[in-house]
Amino acid sequence: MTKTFADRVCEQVKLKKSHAVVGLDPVINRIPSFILKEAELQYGKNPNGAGYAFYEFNKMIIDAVCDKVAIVKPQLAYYEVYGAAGIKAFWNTVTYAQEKGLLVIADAKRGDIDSTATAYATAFFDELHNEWKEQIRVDSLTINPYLGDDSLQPFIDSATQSHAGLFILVKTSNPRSGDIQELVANGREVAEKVAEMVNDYAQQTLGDSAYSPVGAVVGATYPEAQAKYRKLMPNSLFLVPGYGTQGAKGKDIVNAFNEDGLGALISASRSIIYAYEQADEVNRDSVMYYVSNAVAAMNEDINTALSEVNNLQW
Ligand SMILES: O=c1ccn([C@@H]2O[C@H](COP(=O)(O)O)[C@@H](O)[C@H]2O)c(=O)[nH]1
Repeated sequence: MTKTFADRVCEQVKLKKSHAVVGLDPVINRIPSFILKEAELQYGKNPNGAGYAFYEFNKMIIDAVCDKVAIVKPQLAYYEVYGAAGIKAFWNTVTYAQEKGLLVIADAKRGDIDSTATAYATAFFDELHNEWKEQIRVDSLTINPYLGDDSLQPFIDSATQSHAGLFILVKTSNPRSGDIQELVANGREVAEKVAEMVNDYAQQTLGDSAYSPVGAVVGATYPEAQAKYRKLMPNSLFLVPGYGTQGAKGKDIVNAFNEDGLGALISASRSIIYAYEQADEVNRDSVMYYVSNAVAAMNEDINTALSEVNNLQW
């Protein structure tokens, strides 16, 4: 029987002893200069050169982290900057990461009316039912719930059929996330209403697993909110961005976990992929060394914080 996304996550998290997700958010002026030189030589300073540079950089990051983490999370926006060449770099990165045994969360924050939501779900998940489409898919996708239940259902149907996962935005990590998410309507916050919807979807899709394919985004920068949302969505995996550059540390994310020591995937992008900028000399070896050390330190920080709270030994 095909394993669900949640089962694959739990299995890989235990195997790698890591709750970390490495965000692949490439920005052209932060790519190592030896990669940029090669890109310019081969393609010139143009979108094809940028796409080449992104893919070469991502492969290096993936090689550095694939033994230490279970999941990577490319953020589509960074790739869309370079049009078709950027999108090609995104999908090539997805394939490379999956070949290296990693699960891929596409951070695309999609959401639209049901017909368009179906097209989005087909783009990211469905590799079998459209022979015009390339046979490639991500393992999970972030979703914006602002359009309501009928906009979410196509994603839930497609993810369930494809054994993929979803992370629906509940409480985001940014400073002004409360502007809308904490508005009170009918006696509760908007984000609490979304959490209730996520939990309903989770209960409907639970199967034999303790965790549903329908998860939630809950920011690392709001430790108290994590505790509240953990109670509201006990069977959902949380994607927890905001670790590292946005300020959160290991001690700030422990509330996002369940008592089984699972349930939260802590995401960091810039603090990991640009760790190589500390190197005196930048080459493939030093990029690999600094990035690999940064992710090992993140694992250690999270696992230590968890062991102090619930005495879980990894
Ligand atoms: O609430 C959210 C949802 C998504 N993100 C995304 O995560 C990364 C964070 O990057 P860092 O460099 O680790 O700060 C980025 O892709 C965001 O779009 C988030 O930060 N908060």
